[in-house]
Amino acid sequence: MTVLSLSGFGVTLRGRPILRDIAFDIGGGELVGLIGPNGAGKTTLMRAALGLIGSVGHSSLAALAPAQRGRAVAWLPQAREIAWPVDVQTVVSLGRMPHMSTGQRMTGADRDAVDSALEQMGLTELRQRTATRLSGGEQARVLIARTLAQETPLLMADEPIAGLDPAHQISTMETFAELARKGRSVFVSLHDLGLAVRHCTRLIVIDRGGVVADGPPRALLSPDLIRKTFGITAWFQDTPEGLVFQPLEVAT
Ligand SMILES: Nc1ncnc2c1ncn2[C@@H]1O[C@H](COP(=O)(O)OP(=O)(O)OP(=O)(O)O)[C@@H](O)[C@H]1O
Repeated sequence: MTVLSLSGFGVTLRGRPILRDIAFDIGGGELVGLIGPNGAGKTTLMRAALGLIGSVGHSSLAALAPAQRGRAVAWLPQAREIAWPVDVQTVVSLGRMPHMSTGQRMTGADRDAVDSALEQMGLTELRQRTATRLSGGEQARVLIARTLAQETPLLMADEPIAGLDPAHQISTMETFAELARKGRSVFVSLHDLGLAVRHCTRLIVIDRGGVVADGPPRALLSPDLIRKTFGITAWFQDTPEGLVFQPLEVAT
């Protein structure tokens, strides 16, 4: 099952071409990391694919009516501020809205989805705390939990692990990997190449508005690609613990 299909896709902002000739499909069971340097176009790609900003070409998600889109994709934007002083479980419950009709109360299935999302993000003990009084990293986990509660075929998140401590970065990537193993799909932009390489089933590398590489991390990583795209040298090796990637120096 294809959960996102882009073809001939491009974005121009204020007369400047930002993305061009983007074409790829994301299928069921994939954990796809979108990587690339600052300004490459990662956020623009995700927002345009969702239909939040204008584009040319085809995006299967942008083509959906808003109500359908809310059941097709859960979106975690880069901005993480929670504006409402309500408890954590109420924020996470908002993820169920696309599944409810106006005025409808939460069903047992909705409550189960919320409980499961809270548990997956280690928030069960914080569920009655006021969300705005949590730390930045805790608030980020609440918003990830809200997207999990939405139980959509695709979860799309812009730098979801930025600002999380190492344990929560790893457990969040493991949660995404587990979703993918169960057949759902996750599309995340990441700056931590070590975690991207370790957990993603596939990486899409963008640079200056175009896709420069797309494939499984093992097949795709090369010193040349890392140097050309990110301007760094790195050490990477297949180990009994999996693929390990360590950035080393800024390339000269
Ligand atoms: N509203 C806008 N108007 C004009 N240019 C924009 C606008 N938003 C983004 N851009 C430009 O589009 C390019 C891509 O930005 P984008 O935020 O998509 O990059 P990114 O890969 O997500 O970067 P980062 O890793 O820094 O978050 C940048 O050159 C940016 O300056």
